[in-house]
Amino acid sequence: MSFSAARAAYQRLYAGVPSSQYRNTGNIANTDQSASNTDMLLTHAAWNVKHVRAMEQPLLEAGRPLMAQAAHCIAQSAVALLQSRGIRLEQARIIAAIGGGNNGGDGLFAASELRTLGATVTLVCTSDAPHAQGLAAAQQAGCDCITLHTDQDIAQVLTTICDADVIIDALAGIGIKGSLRGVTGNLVQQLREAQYTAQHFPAVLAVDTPSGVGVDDGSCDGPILDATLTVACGVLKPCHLLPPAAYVCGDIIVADLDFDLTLSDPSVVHADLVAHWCMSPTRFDDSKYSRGVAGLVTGSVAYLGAALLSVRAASRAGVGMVRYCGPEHVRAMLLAQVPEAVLGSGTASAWVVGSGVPDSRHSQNSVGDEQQRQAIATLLQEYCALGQTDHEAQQSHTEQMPAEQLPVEPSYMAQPIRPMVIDAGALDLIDPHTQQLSHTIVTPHAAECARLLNTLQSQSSAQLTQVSVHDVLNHPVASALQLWQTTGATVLLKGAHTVIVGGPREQEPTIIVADNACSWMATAGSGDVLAGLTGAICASASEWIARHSTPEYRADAQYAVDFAHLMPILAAAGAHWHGFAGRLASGADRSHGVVYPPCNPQQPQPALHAWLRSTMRNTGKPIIASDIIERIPAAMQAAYQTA
Ligand SMILES: NC(=O)C1=CN([C@@H]2O[C@H](COP(=O)(O)OP(=O)(O)OC[C@H]3O[C@@H](n4cnc5c(N)ncnc54)[C@H](O)[C@@H]3O)[C@@H](O)[C@H]2O)[C@@H](O)CC1
Ligand SMILES: Nc1ncnc2c1ncn2[C@@H]1O[C@H](COP(=O)(O)OP(=O)(O)O)[C@@H](O)[C@H]1O
Repeated sequence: MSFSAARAAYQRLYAGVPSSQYRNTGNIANTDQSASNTDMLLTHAAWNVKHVRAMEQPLLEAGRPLMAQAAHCIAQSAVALLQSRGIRLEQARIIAAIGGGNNGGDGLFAASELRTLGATVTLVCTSDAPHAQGLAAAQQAGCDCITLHTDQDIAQVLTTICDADVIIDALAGIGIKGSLRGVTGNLVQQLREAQYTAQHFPAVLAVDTPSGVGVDDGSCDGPILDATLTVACGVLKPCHLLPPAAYVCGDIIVADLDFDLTLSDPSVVHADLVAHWCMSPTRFDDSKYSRGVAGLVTGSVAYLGAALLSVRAASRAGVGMVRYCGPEHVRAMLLAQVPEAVLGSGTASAWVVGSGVPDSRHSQNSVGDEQQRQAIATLLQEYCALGQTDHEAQQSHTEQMPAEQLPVEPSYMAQPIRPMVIDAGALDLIDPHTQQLSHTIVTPHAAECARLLNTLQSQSSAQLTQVSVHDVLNHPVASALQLWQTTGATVLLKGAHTVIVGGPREQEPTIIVADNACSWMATAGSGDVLAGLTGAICASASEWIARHSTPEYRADAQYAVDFAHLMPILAAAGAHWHGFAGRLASGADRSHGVVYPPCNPQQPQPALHAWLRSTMRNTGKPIIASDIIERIPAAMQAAYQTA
């Protein structure tokens, strides 16, 4: 990802204001510090395989015993895992499943250490030529060794493996090509069946990655064992953060091998690392306009609740004003519930469109609903006209709707850039031919993403293969990247882990994962809340930047590029605080994928087993979308305090 470019852009956009002028002095001053903080990066950023190899190289050339250090962390983690389950080392039965590469080497040295500490360790090798020194060390320590060649061999050891306390999965790591094949694939396939059906199945400790995951894209296309714990060697890889692979990593410990993290930008980052960048500070001399106005064209006669939810969420998220445009009937209801909302067309610092507006398939041809769709279509066209220098093009775009019916005052569409969140029923109004959406965030769930990709591609090119919901769920990053490429919009692909892809199309994409939601948040209206919240974050940021950047900078092409870099960060903040607010409302702990502080091979972590013991996590209580809204202020307050 263009992490450095995004950070530089953020700094330029937020530059130039003396800290004495705003109250929350933390956020800008701490940005560099928190981003360069090694532990924060080790637990919140991931690097592609080619970057990992480049980081390993200088250390290997300097003679650093990386494999021995990684193996020590793996062995210590296995000890902690056993302790957390109340199993004494001398009684522990460990299976080390060993492949033919260095990943197997890590597993063999870890097996050797565990055997020396007193555990019973059996090596199950799927290669005739496992790491030679590792094998020698493990056998010398007293590990038994079985090599598998055929399905019959697998059948003979299956019960022994399933009866063990821990399986160390060291079959393949970052050197994997495709999904698991041959005897390795068959072994994992059979173990996976047992993992899903047997009453007892061992805890699984994955070495570096659960064998079989797509390391760089987080795909899970073949057989893979669900890990209880994954020890990532050196740094996190994208598969540790990206769905669906992140769902099979269990909890994660990074074995800190002293990689130089400055050698390359991370490929994927966690939303926690960047969300606080765009917390616009409050100023003592703020007015309701300077804090940002969120404009919403949401809800419809058919889906009235979405208007209420999106407006209520936006008005809880720190803006100075919320403006609502929509059918008469909806406005009346809204006013009764949110008297703070201002009704009717006017100016806004950012727009949210489409939540609860029927798409073309569900539109009942009610006058109000059609008006909503037309207003959004016009707003989108206005946006595109922004990117054009030709005044006539701008004129022709606004001709479609009488000015008094436009939700936005046309003059206000001029610079500075105003971001827009395009949700639900507005997604099918996007026209990839005419629209430059680099300052918008589209927020599809998997089904909407598949539909949108199919529509946009059928309109634009020779692409013929239909994308299914299943395709998007299995390859969310690839799908989001495709949507970003096609539209130029920042893509916020909703799910248990929400994936954000964005940034200027000519550059490396910025890829961010927000994973702090809890599954109680999969509830009707939750997405409307997210849209309102994200729009409000955009409004505050946009107003702050507009007020603190010079007119010369705003007229500069660099400003538009910088803003495009900021869009995925704004989207990440929305998803991150949405998840946080939902978890506060539910009381749920993070269910899985907790990344623990890095494990330094020189100083093994005594507290690790205590953390692991907390696998009995609070699953929280059921919530409704309104509960998320109530906790938005608390989530934002916590974020301000820790920034
Ligand atoms: N270079 C080093 O000294 C370090 C290496 N480390 C470990 O080394 C690993 C990378 O090692 P390698 O590059 O040797 O690669 P791996 O060991 O990850 O993978 C290569 C092995 O997997 C098999 N394999 C590949 N694709 C397969 C498929 N689709 N189905 C079945 N088998 C398949 C290959 O035949 C080979 O045996 C890392 O993941 C990490 O565990 C870490 O310990 C850090 C230090
Ligand atoms: N299993 C899950 N765990 C956590 N969050 C989830 C899960 N499934 C969905 N979500 C979140 O819930 C929200 C649902 O949005 P959406 O499907 O648009 O709902 P609606 O249209 O009813 O408002 C999204 O923010 C999504 O990321």
